[in-house]
Amino acid sequence: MGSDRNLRIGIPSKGRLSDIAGELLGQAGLNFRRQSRGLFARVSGLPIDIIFLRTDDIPTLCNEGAIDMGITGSDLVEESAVDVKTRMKLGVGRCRLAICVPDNAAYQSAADLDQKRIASSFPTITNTYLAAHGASAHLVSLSGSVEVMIQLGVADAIVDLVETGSTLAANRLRVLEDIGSYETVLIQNNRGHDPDTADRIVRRLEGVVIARDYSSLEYNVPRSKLAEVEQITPGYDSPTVNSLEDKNWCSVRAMVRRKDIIDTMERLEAAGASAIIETPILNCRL
Ligand SMILES: Nc1ncnc2c1ncn2[C@@H]1O[C@H](COP(=O)(O)OP(=O)(O)OP(=O)(O)O)[C@@H](O)[C@H]1O
Ligand SMILES: O=P(O)(O)OC[C@H]1O[C@H](OP(=O)(O)OP(=O)(O)O)[C@H](O)[C@@H]1O
Ligand SMILES: [Mg+2]
Repeated sequence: MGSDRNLRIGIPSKGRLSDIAGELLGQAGLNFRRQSRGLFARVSGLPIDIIFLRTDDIPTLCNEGAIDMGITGSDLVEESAVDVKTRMKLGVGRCRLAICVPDNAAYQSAADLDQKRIASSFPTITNTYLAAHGASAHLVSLSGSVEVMIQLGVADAIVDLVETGSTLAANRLRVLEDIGSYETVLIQNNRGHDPDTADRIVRRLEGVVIARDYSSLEYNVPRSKLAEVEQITPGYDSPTVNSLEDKNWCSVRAMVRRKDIIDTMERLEAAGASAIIETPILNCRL
């Protein structure tokens, strides 16, 4: 490997992405133990150190070279406006960023917010969006509890993350416009420290992330119906077809997106398949 130090991966030390990141790395075979309040952990059997950091500092620290890779929100990567690569989307922590106004306010679009006050933890993204939509606003930059700012008289509108929408409802706000959709990502800087180990982590995480999204579906079907059911389960690349003792029948195995499983099983049954079995996939290499 020829590297003078271990590869450093920064992950959130607390907050909602902290457990998510630790779990993903654990499933990818990166075993480490965080001492209570420790900010650093060594990965057993691999030239990797895990550094526990504030989620919103991870893009900057990755760009600065303090860490080589990091797990954080793509919203925070965009907000920090640094030049790091997104190596992969991790399929978790999905949320959107939206301009929100009081339920009963008459605003119809972002342009109506020209010269208004907007509270947000995302001033850069907000300003860029408003400029592209013909508005210029006074930004009040805060690090949390943004939804209460209208009630406090600090702002006319807010820009904040929305997931379920329950915080908006509790504060009698509505979405005026969506700015973008975001999720948890693995980032890497352009310095190229230990690229082999970095690529190995990406491959391992890909195996885990794809496995979380897919199930394996196995079923028997008359050979005469094979072409039809292959349309229903085209698989990740293509389905695996095996012969059965009864030459008129075959057994098919294919990967199916978990969210489509029930619907797919119903369609297969209607097309003549039987013994349809779903099996979860823990990890995979494709
Ligand atoms: N409902 C949500 N609200 C906020 N962030 C979310 C949500 N769902 C996913 N995320 C992602 O989590 C990131 C916030 O992570 P962070 O580690 O700061 O967690 P937190 O629980 O918000 O911590 P804090 O208590 O410091 O606000 C966001 O930048 C976003 O990428
Ligand atoms: O649409 P929802 O499911 O309600 O989620 C969105 C809310 O969750 C986050 O706040 P967080 O809990 O991180 O508190 P904070 O404002 O202190 O960061 C975010 O800033 C929104 O307020
Ligand atoms: Mg938060």
